Amino acid sequence: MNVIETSIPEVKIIEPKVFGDSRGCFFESHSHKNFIEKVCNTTFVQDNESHSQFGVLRGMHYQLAPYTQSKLVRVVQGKVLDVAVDMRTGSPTFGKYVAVELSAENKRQLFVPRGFAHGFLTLSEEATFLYKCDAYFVPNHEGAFKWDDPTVNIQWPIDLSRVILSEKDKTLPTFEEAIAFSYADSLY
Ligand SMILES: Cc1cn([C@H]2C[C@H](O)[C@@H](COP(=O)(O)OP(=O)(O)O[C@H]3O[C@@H](C)C(=O)[C@@H](O)[C@H]3O)O2)c(=O)[nH]c1=O
Repeated sequence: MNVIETSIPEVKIIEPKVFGDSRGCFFESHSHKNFIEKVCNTTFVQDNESHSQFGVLRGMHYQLAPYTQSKLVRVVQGKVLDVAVDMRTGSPTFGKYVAVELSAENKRQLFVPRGFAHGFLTLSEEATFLYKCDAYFVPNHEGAFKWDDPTVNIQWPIDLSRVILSEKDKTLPTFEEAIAFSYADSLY
């Protein structure tokens, strides 16, 4: 696998080595050994899957301390713009974000460390999104801020009137409010 650096050093793009032949292709979608050697020394304990239609935006989410999570995310059908936002107060990249197109075609994965909020926008007619987490989901310990927060100012690439949100994601706080609520120093 190939690890590609991003503008935020702890956020990494992972490209698997793909073996193509007359039948199709094969690749290791995850190797714990390679991952801990080349990306981050952590162990994933939960796998999640979501399906979305064009325009569905899920975000910007994280889990509160002491249940913070790193995530390894990918797309197996369709295409999304995936975004990780640095919420680590004191970090040189605090408030900055990385946005990467992930698709079934490019087979790229994004590593979203603890201390980051995560979200994605579906760019294809449908998308199937898979992700690993290194801590279990704990209900009522979810943190989030609004996808169109003006401070973070994520450049989403579609007409914003077409964005489809969950009821929960329609009424989220701003980035600044989320930082204040979330005891951000203990997010990572
Ligand atoms: C995230 C999660 C949700 N659920 C339940 C809670 C709820 O009833 C239902 C749908 O949850 P949500 O609306 O929060 O799903 P969704 O909006 O897809 O939330 C996800 O968004 C992306 C961007 C992330 O980064 C994830 O960590 C997660 O926050 O599934 C679990 O049982 N386990 C889980 O790990």
